[in-house]
Amino acid sequence: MPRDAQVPVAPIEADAAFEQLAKFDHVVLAVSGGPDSMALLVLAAEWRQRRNGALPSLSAATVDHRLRPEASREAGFVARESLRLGLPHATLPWTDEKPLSGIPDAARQARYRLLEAHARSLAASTVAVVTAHHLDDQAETFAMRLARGAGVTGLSAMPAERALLEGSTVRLLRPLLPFPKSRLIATLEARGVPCVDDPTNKDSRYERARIRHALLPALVATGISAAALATSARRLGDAEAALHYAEERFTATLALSFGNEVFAAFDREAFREGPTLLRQRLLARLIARYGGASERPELSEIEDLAARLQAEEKSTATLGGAMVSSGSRFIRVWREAGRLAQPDLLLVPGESRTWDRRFIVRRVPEAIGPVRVRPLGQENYLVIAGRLIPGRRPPARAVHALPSFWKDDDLVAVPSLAPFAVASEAPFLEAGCELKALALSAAY
Ligand SMILES: Nc1ncnc2c1ncn2[C@@H]1O[C@H](COP(=O)(O)OP(=O)(O)OP(=O)(O)O)[C@@H](O)[C@H]1O
Repeated sequence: MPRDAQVPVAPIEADAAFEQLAKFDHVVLAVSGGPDSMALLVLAAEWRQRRNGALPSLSAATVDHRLRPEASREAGFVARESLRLGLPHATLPWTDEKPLSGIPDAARQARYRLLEAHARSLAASTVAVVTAHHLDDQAETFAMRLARGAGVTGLSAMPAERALLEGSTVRLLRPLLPFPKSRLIATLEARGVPCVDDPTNKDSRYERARIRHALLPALVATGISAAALATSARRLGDAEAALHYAEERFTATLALSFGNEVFAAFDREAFREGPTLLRQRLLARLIARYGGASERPELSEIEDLAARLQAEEKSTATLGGAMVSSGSRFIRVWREAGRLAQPDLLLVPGESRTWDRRFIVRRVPEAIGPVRVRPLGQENYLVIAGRLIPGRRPPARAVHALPSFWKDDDLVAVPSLAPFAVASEAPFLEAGCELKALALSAAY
């Protein structure tokens, strides 16, 4: 039922939800300055006060995405409010070049990366980042995913706790998930705490804003409440956990090997024996991992590919920037060559950048002079292929899109090929060039 404007909404008082933060040494509050995260800031500060100096220590951080001119002023506002509440504050700027499309997604990924790096820099042994996601966020996400016909993964609830990034020791916590936004606003009002208004929240070009202002009110008017949507999302979260469990066991039957981020290979027959949904999930995961910055495929395309691999003995297909090649024994997946949006990148000493959304490439600060990073390409591979261990070479087409490091016209490193190289036949590794694979996942 729509909320009766006459019925006062109760502010949140001392809440048990914050007790889940007590197991950490340090907690970073992610605060944009909007009403939700300002409510998080005051509630967490009050909770800490009640603990009389017991751990965790708390601080706040604001990501300045450098997308709106007011953002740095807003970060300053959060810094002042944090100080007033006795909490240290850091502003984390997103300095990378901005993509032409998919800004909200890219901004979210950058935000989580920056928060993670900041949390790790704090030298606490257990550290968590806390966001102000609430019950209406949960319902909005569910409605957004319903609108695109999402599967179980997409419809599952945001969990109250998870790793901030896949494989990270920094945890992400969301203690405000049980509360509707109206109670967060009432909390601020009751304490007279100001907040900033984020214009992107009202901008109807952004999908979430459209759901918030059009679809959700329409659902609520027909009797489908935000709380009911959030409950379904929670139950689908349990289904997702069960599928994840099944998927791990299925994957263990496939003799899946990752060729050091060059390619993945798995047993075709074992794959064909698996249930449809698990076959689709595995393909989606591998395509996300190897497809780099290419556009993510539709779920229907993953479904079609899984069906094709089931029906045909030998086939090759490209999807989402990945090449999927099925032979009689193995199915292999690698990055499709010629798909990189930013093929040539200059790295000066001390600089690290994202490469093809799959890797972080870095020139160490002590290195002398800049390097260029570009895809290895077919011709350059032919020049160095002889230095790889015979019989262990990856499929030739799988290496063309790998990042290679160059000093002027000299190829100085292809770190991904080092494990395949004859040791005496360097240089696949150059001390000043570093490569780290990013953990990528696909949620449909
Ligand atoms: N600029 C920012 N700086 C610090 N924290 C932020 C910033 N923007 C958002 N957050 C944190 O993330 C939470 C969710 O924000 P928002 O709903 O805008 O995210 P989103 O882009 O919809 O992505 P998602 O909800 O999937 O994380 C906020 O409540 C806040 O805790």
